[in-house]
Parts: sequence; structure tokens; C-alpha cells
Amino acid sequence: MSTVTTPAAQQREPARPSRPQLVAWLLRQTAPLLWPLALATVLRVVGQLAGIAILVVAVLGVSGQLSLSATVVTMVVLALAKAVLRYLEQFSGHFVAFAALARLRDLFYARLAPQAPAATEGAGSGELSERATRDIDRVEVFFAHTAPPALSAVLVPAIALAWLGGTQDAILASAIAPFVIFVVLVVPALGGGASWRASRDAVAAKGAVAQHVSDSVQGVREVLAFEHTAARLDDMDARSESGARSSLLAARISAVRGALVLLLQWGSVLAALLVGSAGVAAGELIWSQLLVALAVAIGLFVPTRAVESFVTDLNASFASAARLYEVIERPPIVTDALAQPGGAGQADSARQEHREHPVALAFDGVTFAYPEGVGSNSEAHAAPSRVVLDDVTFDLRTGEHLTVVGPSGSGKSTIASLALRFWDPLGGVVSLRRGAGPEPLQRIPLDELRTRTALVPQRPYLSDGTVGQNVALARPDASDEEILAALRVAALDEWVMQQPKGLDTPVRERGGGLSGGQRQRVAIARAVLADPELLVLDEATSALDAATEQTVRERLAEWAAGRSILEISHRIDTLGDTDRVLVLDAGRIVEVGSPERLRHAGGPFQQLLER
Ligand SMILES: Nc1ncnc2c1ncn2[C@@H]1O[C@H](COP(=O)(O)OP(=O)(O)OP(=O)(O)O)[C@@H](O)[C@H]1O
Repeated sequence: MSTVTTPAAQQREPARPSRPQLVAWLLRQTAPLLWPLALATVLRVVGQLAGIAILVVAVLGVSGQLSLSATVVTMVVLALAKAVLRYLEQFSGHFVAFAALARLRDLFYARLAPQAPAATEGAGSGELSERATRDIDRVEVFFAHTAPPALSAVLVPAIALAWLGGTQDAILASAIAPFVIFVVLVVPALGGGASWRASRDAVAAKGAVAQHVSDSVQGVREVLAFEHTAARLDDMDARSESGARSSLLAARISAVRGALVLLLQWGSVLAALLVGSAGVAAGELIWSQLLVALAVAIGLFVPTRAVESFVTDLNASFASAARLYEVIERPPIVTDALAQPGGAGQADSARQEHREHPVALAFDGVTFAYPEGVGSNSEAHAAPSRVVLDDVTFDLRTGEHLTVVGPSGSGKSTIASLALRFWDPLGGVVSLRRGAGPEPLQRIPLDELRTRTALVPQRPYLSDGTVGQNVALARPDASDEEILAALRVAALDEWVMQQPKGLDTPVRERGGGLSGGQRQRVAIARAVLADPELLVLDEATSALDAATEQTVRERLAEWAAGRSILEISHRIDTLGDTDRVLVLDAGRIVEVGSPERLRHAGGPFQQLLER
């Protein structure tokens, strides 16, 4: 089989961002929230200065420079102010954080949806939900616990030491300053690279564990039936251990930083004490100045300690942000309509001969290959990839029922995916009817395309809710009569009406509570209710018994009058109302014709029949 080069839009993963790039990206996504963030920072700086002021006022009171009543009143006022400032700071910081998280969640879903199903098909659902929930939550640290502590760790010492130097003595301030500079600027950088890598690995391992749990839950029957429980547990342990190792390394680095911060903080007190005592002994300073310096040094513990604690959390937060960035910034696999006035495209004139039965769907020289490693975890991958469809050309006329058959892996479902523009072809054009002629799918807005077409897959997804809600997915405003009429086409109306709750019969996640055949029929009813002009059935009746399938096919044929059906089928003995059959082999069309003719034509179709 030949190979082709996958185009950039279908293969490129966004480059792994650095931490400064992540900061810029996060701030860009949440630009309108920056003013409350600035407010939170100002409130924190003022609040922490008030904290230091309380200690200084106490010292001034004890040393007799302030009267007892003035000391008490000032301390009470400062304490109250500090409490109010703390409340407002926490409120505005978390307001920013939660609004930012809501924005990121919206963005995550808005960017993921257009990449589906191509990007979500191969991706682990557990992995994706870990990104959409825990990873987004971890980014909270960046918004609520980064800018205010980082800026106040610099500003509060700068202001406090400038005040100390200006009002008391410059020597005292310069004794404390080197320690503070070391704590604020040097300690956070220690082990920075290793800590960042460890945080990244730990967050990735958590994603892998979430995926493992989700796989085990979804495949619990297979796990039990094939006695795979012990192996699954071992696998889970291995993933958890790898995450724990990374977390432990990050925790160790954080512990070393924490110890160093404490050492330096008490070092600053000791330095102030030594320099101050020497000054007092030499008669250059008085005791109260020394005590004020000690109060400032101790008061600076709070703003400077915050630096160490947020650096570790911040790395985890960046690691999570990087995982969101991968999904949000990944180029969409299909982009919305390259709207061009004029409607019908290049295939228009070539298709005029079908005016009486205009073309509903046309494939013109379509070639396709899946990009390697599709899925949310995939790293950038290189072409070439294997050709799945090779120069496929056919028309489906309005009102026609065309069935694609062929051996497993021949590319049948891929034709369905291209017809619905889940992917774009690498070569050639797929078109849908516009007026009398076909129009390339890339020129049709995706919303319009989704309303004009409907798909019934082999394993339809039914969500948690009721039968009625699942049918009405495309038209939530449909009346009960309309839903029942659609269910009648799918031959499920009688069963539904026999249920005590009728249309309100509950359906659990993934269609739990319904049989495979019932799920397929709910999906058929859903597609019928959507009232598409092109219905794509991909092995849509494979779980039905022969009699029910016959009924469904008859009713679908009646309903479909004037609509077009593209069917993908394994079962060539039950072609029902099919007008034409298209036989596919290894991505190429090898035979086309009516089932009656092909049955005796001695070609690939007859060979498939006789297998
Ligand atoms: N999402 C995907 N990513 C990568 N390769 C894929 C993907 N889907 C299908 N393929 C490959 O493309 C080829 C054609 O697959 P397709 O599902 O179209 O065949 P099919 O004829 O419908 O098969 P079947 O009858 O078994 O359902 C197969 O070799 C398959 O492995």
C-alpha cells in the first residue's frame, strides 16, 4: 500500500510551551480579569505592611515612644484594617481565579469540539476529562496565588526596609536586606529546572492514572471475563508509582527551599541583632531602633515565606496549563467554511448531466490517509502515513440509496467520515448538493453541514437521561408526537409506549439499560427527527434481528422518499432497498452497480457473496 504526506493541519501538534510563554498565554486568555488581579495585589501589599506596622507600633509602645492608649487603639485599628484587606484580597484573587477557570473550561470545550471526532477518537476519555477538570483546577494557583504573593514579596520588603532605613537607621536596613534578597530572588530559582520537570511528569502521570481508571471502568466486563484484574492493578501501581516518584522529587526540592527560607529569615533577625547591638554599644543607635528593626525583620517573614510555597504549586499549575495549551492551541482538523460567494464549485459544470437527479453527494478523485498517532496524547508526528482511500470517485444522487460494501479495513467507514467532513481529504474533493450542482464541503459552514446531514454509527452514543431526550438531541424542541413518529420509523415506538414511563424511560450513560439493538434504534430515530437531506448509516442495523431489521428498513425507505442515504454495510445479503452498490477493496472502488446486476456479474461483489 502506498504512503502519502499528511498535510500540516492534520498532523501538527503545538510546540511545548516554556513557562514565560505559558504566563503570556494565560494572561492573554484572561485579559479582562487583570484589573481585579491588580487590585488583589495592592490589597495584599497594604495588608502585609499593616501586619508589620502592628509589630512596630507594639515596639514603640513598649519602648515608651507611644502612650499605652495610643498603642492599643492603633494596633486595634491596624488589625481590623488588616482583616478587611485580607478578606478583600482573598475575594478579588479568587474572583479572578474562578472566572479565569470558567473561561478556560469554555475555551477548552470550544476548541476541542471542532477537533472531534478526529482528535477525540484516539484520545483517552479519562485523559481528556483529567485535563478538563483537574488540570484546569490546578491553574487556579496561577491566578489566585501567584501575582499577589510574588509582587508583595518584592514590594513589601522594599517599602518596609526603605522606611526602616529612612526613619531608623540605614545600617539596620542594610543588615536585613541581603537575606531578604536571597529569599525572594535566589531561593525560588534553586532546583527550578528539576522541580519543573518533576511537576510536569507528576501531572502527566496523574493523567495516565485517570486514563487507566477510565479504561478499567469502561472495560470492566472484559477485565473480569479474561481474568485481567491482577495485571490491570499492577499496571495501575506502576503508573501511580511513577507519578509518586515525580511528586516526591518536587516535594524534596520544595522542602529544601523551605528549610533554606527559614534559615535565611532567622539569619536576618540575627544580623539585625548583631549589627544593632554593636550600634547600641557604640552609642550610634538606641535600643528602640534595634527593637523596631527586629520587628520589621520578623514582620517580613510572612511576605517572603509565601514565595517558596507558591513556587512549587506554580510549577504544577504551569504543568497543567501546558496540557491545556496542547488541546486549546492544536490546529483544528477541519476549519469552518472557506466561504466564497458563488456557491457551486469546480465540480459544478461537470455534474450538469444529473440535473434530473441532482447529485446529493459527490466524491471526486478522493485520496485520504489518517495522520499517525491521532489523539490528545500524541506528540508531533511525521508523515508519511498509509493511504486508506485512493482516487475514489462516485456520485450519490438525490433520493438514491447507495450502499458501500467491501472487506474489513477497505475504507468504508472512512468514506462516511469524509462525507460528514470529520476529516478533509488529502486529495480530491467531497461535495454536497447546492442548487443544481455540487459544492465542496469546505465551502459549506459546518453548522449548515451538520443540519443537512445525519449519521447513525454502529455504536451510537446515548447520554444519561431519557429515551425522549436522547432522540430529541438534534431538536430539543420536538413535540412528543414528533419523537414518537421518529421512533416509529425505528420500530421502537411500541416498546417505548409499553414502558411505564414511556418517553421518560431512563437511559444511563452510554446507553446503559438498553440493548445494543435498542440503542441503534434510538440513534436511527434521532437521525430521522433531525430531518437531514443526507442520511449516513454506518452499520446502523448490525445489532438488530432479521425481522426487526426488515421492518426498520421498510420504514426508513418510506421515510426517505426524496432524501439520500449513504449506507456502510458488512452484510451484503441484506441490502434492502439499496439502489446501487459500491464495492471497495483496499481503498479503491472495484465495482459499482445495482445489487441485482452485481449478484450475477461474476465480479468482486459476487465473490464477496460467495465467501
Ligand atoms: N482514526 C483512525 N486512525 C488511524 N487509522 C484508522 C482510523 N480509522 C480507521 N483507520 C484505518 O483505516 C483503514 C480503513 O478503516 P475503515 O474503518 O474505513 O475500514 P472499514 O472498511 O470500515 O472496516 P470495517 O468493515 O472493519 O469497519 C483501516 O486500515 C484502519 O486501520
